[in-house]
Amino acid sequence: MSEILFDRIALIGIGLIGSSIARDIKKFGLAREVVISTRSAETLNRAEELELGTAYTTSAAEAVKNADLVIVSVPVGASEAVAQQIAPHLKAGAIVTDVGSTKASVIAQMAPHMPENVHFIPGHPLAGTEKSGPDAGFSGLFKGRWCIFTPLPGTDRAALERLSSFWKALGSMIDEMDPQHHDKVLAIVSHLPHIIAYNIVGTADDLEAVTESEVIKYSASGFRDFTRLAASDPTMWRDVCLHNKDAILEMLARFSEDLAYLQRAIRWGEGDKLFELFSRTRTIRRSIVQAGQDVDSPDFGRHALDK
Ligand SMILES: NC(=O)C1=CN([C@@H]2O[C@H](COP(=O)(O)OP(=O)(O)OC[C@H]3O[C@@H](n4cnc5c(N)ncnc54)[C@H](O)[C@@H]3O)[C@@H](O)[C@H]2O)C=CC1
Ligand SMILES: O=C(O)C(=O)Cc1ccc(O)cc1
Repeated sequence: MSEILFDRIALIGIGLIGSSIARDIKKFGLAREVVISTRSAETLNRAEELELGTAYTTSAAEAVKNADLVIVSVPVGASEAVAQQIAPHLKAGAIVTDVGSTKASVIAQMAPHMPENVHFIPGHPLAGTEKSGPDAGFSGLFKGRWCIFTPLPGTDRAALERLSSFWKALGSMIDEMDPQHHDKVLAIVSHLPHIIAYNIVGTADDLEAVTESEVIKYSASGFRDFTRLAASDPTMWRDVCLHNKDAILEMLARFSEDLAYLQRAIRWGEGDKLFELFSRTRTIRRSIVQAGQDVDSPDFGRHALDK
């Protein structure tokens, strides 16, 4: 089934995503050595306690020496600092990838530092939770989920194939996109939902004083879903907002226009408009469920596993 795909893998950053990758590498035996590096000694110690790798260092430069695959899993705002640290120490022919939620900014931060003799292939697994840190990761996170690559022009196809094989071994489905397109699509399907969640939970929190805790006491499942997203890591989401600024502002402008339309329809009692919109959005949910992309469904990820 699984086989060794890389002799040595370096994982830079060992939070939710890095540690989930580490757990799958170990489970499926995809590498002989896994060197783990992260900034804080405390997190590194925890990674060692969890036996996520075979070697541990707080030096990213040290970690990438002799690595055939380097996976950078840090908040997107830290990409340039990491690229600067690792660049002089990368092995010729190594594949360097990342998992960042935004792509144009990560490319702008990392590509200029990458030596010509390495393959830099930006990536983004569309899988995660609201939790963070090495304890939050788990094996199987990427199963049945998309991993999007945004390769630079002239990327070596063989290197891309090797990286695809790695993500497929984790159960992911692969897609390729232009980085700007990626950032627009993700702005609407991922970044805006998080921003809306942070906002609505913030509004409710402000109301708490008025309602004397009734917001929490009576929170129905709709509000609870928002609180899960709004519990996501503040550093990560600050960086996403700052590093996908244009696409997010564009989507927020459209969102505000549509909200004004809804507001107007409610004010003027235009039930037909409300009914038309609510019917249209209902079909979107149904098509997601039908496409087997509903994470709540027992069949979720089945098609990828069958491969
Ligand atoms: N959390 C999620 O659901 C998903 C996150 N991503 C992306 O994956 C990346 C990592 O996210 P998570 O694993 O969730 O975060 P996390 O907070 O769980 O882990 C981040 C890791 O990066 C390290 N780190 C933080 N700042 C650093 C710096 N300046 N230099 C070096 N290392 C640093 C931390 O010590 C930690 O090991 C982010 O770019 C995020 O956008 C992608 C898909 C899903
Ligand atoms: O927790 C959730 O619902 C998520 O949406 C997780 C997530 C967060 C950021 C990404 O770039 C991809 C996935």
